[in-house]
Parts: sequence; C-alpha cells; structure tokens
Amino acid sequence: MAPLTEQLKAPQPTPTPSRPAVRLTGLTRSFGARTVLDGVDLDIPAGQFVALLGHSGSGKSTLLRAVAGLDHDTAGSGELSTPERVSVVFQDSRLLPWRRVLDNVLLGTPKRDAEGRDAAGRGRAALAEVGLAGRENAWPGQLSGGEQQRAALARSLVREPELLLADEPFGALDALTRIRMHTLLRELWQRHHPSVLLVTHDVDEAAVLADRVLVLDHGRIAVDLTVDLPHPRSYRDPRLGEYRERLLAALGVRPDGEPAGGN
Ligand SMILES: Nc1ncnc2c1ncn2[C@@H]1O[C@H](COP(=O)(O)OP(=O)(O)OP(=O)(O)O)[C@@H](O)[C@H]1O
Repeated sequence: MAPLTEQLKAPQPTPTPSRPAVRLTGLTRSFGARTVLDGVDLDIPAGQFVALLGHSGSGKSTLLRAVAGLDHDTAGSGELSTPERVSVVFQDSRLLPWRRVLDNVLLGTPKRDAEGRDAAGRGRAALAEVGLAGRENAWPGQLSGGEQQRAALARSLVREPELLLADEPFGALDALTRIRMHTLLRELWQRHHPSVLLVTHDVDEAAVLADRVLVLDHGRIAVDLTVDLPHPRSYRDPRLGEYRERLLAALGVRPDGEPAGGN
C-alpha cells in the first residue's frame, strides 16, 4: 500500500466515460398498494461517488436493493443496467461468526482468479488496506464494530467491484470511528475508483464524501446536488457547511433544527 501522503497527493478521479456505470430508467417498486419508488431515472458515471439521502421510509434501501439485484420478490417495473462486478456493504458487517476473518473476506471467491492470482494473497492485501493486517486469523467476535466494518470493506474490495453499494455502512458506529471510516472509504475509492452508491442518514457524511448527493422524496429523486469541492474534505471547511445547509433544507429541516412539516 502506498503511504498515506502519496495517496493524498494522487490525482483526483476525473472519470468521463461515454456510458454510465449504472442506468435506472423508470424504476418503480411497490409493496402491496404502496408505491415506494415511482419511476426513478438515474445515471451514475463510472467512478462517481453518489450519496443517497431521504427521510426514513423514503425508499433508499429499496433503491439500493434494486440496484444490487436483491429484490427479485418485489413488484416493480423499469429498466436497470449495472456493471458486472458489484459489491454490497450493509450496516452490520454480516461476517460469519464461525469463520475466521480471512475466510470471511474470501467467502465465495475462487481460489485463483482469471489471471491466476491467489485469492488468499489478495484477501491479505485487502485486509492490510483496511488496516487489519495481522488479524487474518481472528474470529469476527474478537473484532470491534469498526474493525468488523473494515473487514466487510475488505471483503467487498477482494471482488474488485466496479460498483460499490453501501447501505448505511457506518450507521452503527460511534462518531469518531465513523469519521475514521469516512477517511478509509475515501482512500479506497480514490485508489480503486469504483462507482459508489452510499445510502446514509448523515448529511455531513454525504457532503464530505460524495461527488453528488441525491435526495429521495415521494418515490423520486427530488434533489440532485453536485458537491464541487476537492478531496480530501474537512468537516471544518465552511464551504462544506454551505452544502450541509442546502441538504438540510432539501430534507425539510429548518435552520432552528426543527423539521418543517416533514413528509
Ligand atoms: N419487504 C418489504 N415488505 C413490505 N414493505 C416494505 C418492505 N421493504 C420496505 N418496505 C417499505 O417500503 C418503504 C421504504 O423502505 P426502505 O427501507 O426502502 O426505506 P429507507 O428510506 O431505506 O428507510 P430507513 O432510512 O428508515 O432505512 C417503507 O415504508 C417500508 O416499510
């Protein structure tokens, strides 16, 4: 792994592909009589980091599950195109407690990839990238919550995803661990350049990480905001504060912190 200073000096990702990595056209999903997604159109260019905000129950996870292809039993219509290699990270790490950390990371990965590279070596490298070198033989129960999420990120990395889907991956972590995980996720994204769709409740998390923040409301993308700030971003940057204010307003939060009627 390159030293941190080198990674920070690395050029910013500036993907300009002709075809988007993800394309949703008229995506509709319903549960019984309730329409949760009501004709969502969305293109995500390769390498773009997109955060998805919205009130609880607005359909963020439903959208992410649809993109992940994890909703075959859900009624819906529309067209969806995604890259071949997609990884998903959830709020809980979903590590199998009876398998050691490295075995968890390698779960479902062939022993050798198409280029003949050894999976165990790639698993070790991925664990080192997320700061878990030396913990390969630990049991998941011996890791902290933050370390378990690091292992989950390593598991997603091993698949070399073109698209990383993350559903509130840091939602269960304490504030300081969450900030460290933001740094880690940004570094991994800058190094590997997958497209990212991150579902979050955290306006700061969205603004500090994403190129683009979407707000889902009444089954549609109500706001599509480009965050035009270089990486790495600081929580203390007043420009980030401006984006935060705009996103809070988009979510209907008044400057006094009260929700403005809600939806
Ligand atoms: N399997 C299901 N069966 C029935 N209703 C569902 C199912 N999954 C989700 N829903 C409903 O769809 C709506 C959207 O749920 P979803 O989990 O996508 O929202 P969300 O924006 O991710 O919410 P949160 O931020 O609270 O996680 C909710 O009203 C939820 O109750």
